[in-house]
Amino acid sequence: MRLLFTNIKELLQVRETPIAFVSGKDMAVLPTIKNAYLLVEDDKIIDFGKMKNCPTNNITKTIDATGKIILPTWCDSHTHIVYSGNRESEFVDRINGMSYNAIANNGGGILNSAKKLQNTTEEALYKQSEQRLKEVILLGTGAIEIKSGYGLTVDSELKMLRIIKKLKTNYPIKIKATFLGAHALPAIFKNKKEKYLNLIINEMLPQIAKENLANYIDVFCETGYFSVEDTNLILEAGKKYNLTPKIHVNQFTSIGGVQCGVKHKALSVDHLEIMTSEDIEALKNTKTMPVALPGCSYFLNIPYTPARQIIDSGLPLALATDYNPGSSPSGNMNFVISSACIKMSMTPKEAINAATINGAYAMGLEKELGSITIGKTANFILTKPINSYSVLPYSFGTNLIESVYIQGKAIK
Ligand SMILES: N=CN[C@@H](CCC(=O)O)C(=O)O
Ligand SMILES: [Zn+2]
Repeated sequence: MRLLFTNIKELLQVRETPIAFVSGKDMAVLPTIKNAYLLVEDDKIIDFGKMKNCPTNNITKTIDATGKIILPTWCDSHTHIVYSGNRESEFVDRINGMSYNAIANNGGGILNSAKKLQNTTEEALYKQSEQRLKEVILLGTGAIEIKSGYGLTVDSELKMLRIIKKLKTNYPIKIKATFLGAHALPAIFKNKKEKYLNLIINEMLPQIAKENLANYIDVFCETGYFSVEDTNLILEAGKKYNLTPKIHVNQFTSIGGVQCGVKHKALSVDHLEIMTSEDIEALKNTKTMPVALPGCSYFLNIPYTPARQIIDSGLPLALATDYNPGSSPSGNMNFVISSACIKMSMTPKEAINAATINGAYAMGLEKELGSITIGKTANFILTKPINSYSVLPYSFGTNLIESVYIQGKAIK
């Protein structure tokens, strides 16, 4: 099957030579071809270029994309979409003045979601999670990372990870699984943190490895959750099972989480709302991708990741949704790029780079996804007729996607 798109108003993120990620000033470079064609064979991109060189032979189907833009699907490298129910009552509590931390200290927050998840059957949880996955694919997401961390018992963490495994089998988008047993301390381990760390290290991890349920390991390294010392312990244990770290750091406080991630060669350090100059310095000349989650800053009314400082220091930056019930109940990457432009002063070019190739890198998928490159998987977004790609972040809240193609097939 050879599918040809013709008269594309602009084809974005074309990389003839594959790249791993873009950083610093290069984030402001978004290579495009105006009046372009794109040729797909089965699930792969096999050719693209200017319309004047458009192939005519051996084409199964042609789609005229006059007035429309094509770009790679979003790569959402940080989500928690396997969860049960919602936390809208906490949302109202926050509107009425309670803080996120006060809610968590009262048994709400992550522990509230853990209680709900523990009481939900695997089948029911799968259905809810599948619904969210379908929703984000229609919004243009073509690769996603999903974390555990709302189980917090051996059985429930395994339940979450088995659901992610099932989603991987049943859906055509690329999914990466992250084990986040150290998301919060369960109430029964209050004042017995070491016991919970032992449970993670000696019971959860071996079983997860045995069933091959995770690609990455995560810790919520934050004041009141897990210390740098705890994080070191867990990441060391994960290393024995070849689990690469991708960690939650600097959401509310800067306690050395970034440096800990760098020391353990984390693939990414995520959140980064509170960054010191030492934190930025620590990321220089490393392979660790900083990841910003503007949906969380928006929803919790906390500072936005200082994108300008990060990029202007020569570093790369990726953008992700953090889709979860407590701090970012939205998986809409289109809203994320809008927020990055509007609230973090990123340009549309920087935001698109951050949400495609850099997001792919933050999931170890930069060789398969994140750009229009020959040989890469044919996951792309076909927009409605629009004036320019800047309209994507500009028209926040408006869905400008006409179709989403995953492995060369239209989903929408
Ligand atoms: N910060 C830690 N974990 C999630 C939110 C957890 C929750 O409130 O349920 C996050 O990335 O924001
Ligand atoms: Zn998160």
